[in-house]
Amino acid sequence: MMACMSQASAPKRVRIRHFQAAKAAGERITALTSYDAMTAAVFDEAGIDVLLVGDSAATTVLGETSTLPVTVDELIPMARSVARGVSRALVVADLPFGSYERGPEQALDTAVRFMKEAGVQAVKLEGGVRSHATIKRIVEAGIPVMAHIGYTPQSEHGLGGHVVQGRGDSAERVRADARAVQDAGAFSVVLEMVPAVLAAEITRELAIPTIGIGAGAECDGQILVWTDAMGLGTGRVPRFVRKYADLRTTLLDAASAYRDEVKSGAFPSAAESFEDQTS
Ligand SMILES: Nc1nc(=O)c2c([nH]1)NC[C@@H]1CN(c3ccc(C(=O)N[C@@H](CCC(=O)O)C(=O)O)cc3)CN21
Ligand SMILES: CC(C)C(=O)C(=O)O
Ligand SMILES: [Mg+2]
Repeated sequence: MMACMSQASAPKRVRIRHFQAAKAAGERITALTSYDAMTAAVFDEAGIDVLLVGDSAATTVLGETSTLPVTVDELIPMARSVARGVSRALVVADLPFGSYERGPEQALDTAVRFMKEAGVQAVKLEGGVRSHATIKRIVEAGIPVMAHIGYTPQSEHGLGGHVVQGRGDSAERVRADARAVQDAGAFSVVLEMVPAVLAAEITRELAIPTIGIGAGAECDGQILVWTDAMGLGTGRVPRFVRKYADLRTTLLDAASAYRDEVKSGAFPSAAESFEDQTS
């Protein structure tokens, strides 16, 4: 978002007003997921604008097969780690499945927990028209909300799998969801797995920035799950992912080398050991 801005106007901390400014200036917003202080510090230094503590932690960190099992109590310590790890990026926490669907009051309680206990700057939740009152309630309490429409992974079973949303006649539904979250006061909206042409139209139609994942090149920003983008996944990655590194191979080679050197006695050397007397 700020790479092509002058140093003077580049923000010390990314804030939601910078999102509107970035959209107005046509500057792309960059986002990655993060689940710990180590990666958060690296992505922050790289100038990534937004770090999302996604409920994708379920599949990436916790080894589950979907996002459904992760709980608020599991996600809060990760979100706190990410918030501690950054000095510039805006940290957003996903509200996990089951922690907001009962209604605006349950959702606000959960959002407040993330603000108080994790120290994030915003929360994200899934759903458009169906989440309108919930988004409105949280925003009215002074908590910025990032919306998430199109393919919403917490509804995987209701949607019948990882299916592109908004093809053909269902485009109007996604458009209505986009208008609903903007009207409810969301400061930005994730568009997941929608046709590129539809995502471009929604991006032009909305005043708030769109952050795409599998939604083509014309969104106002892009987000990826960091372990997918950097090759630390185990299984298949979705086709919208581009691989920017092969960390799995890097780590495998390093762990194998360490193992071999311990087995052979090459590690540790004298320099990596202590003498009896200090000199
Ligand atoms: N590691 C990870 N990356 C993600 O992008 C991600 C998660 N986890 N968890 C939450 C959701 C689930 N998402 C997914 C998961 C799988 C596909 C997938 O397999 N897509 C197929 C097409 C659909 C199909 O044939 O099943 C593809 O080839 O892209 C897509 C999105 C996106 N989100
Ligand atoms: C993929 C992004 C948008 C997400 O919701 C997550 O990582 O949980
Ligand atoms: Mg999520």
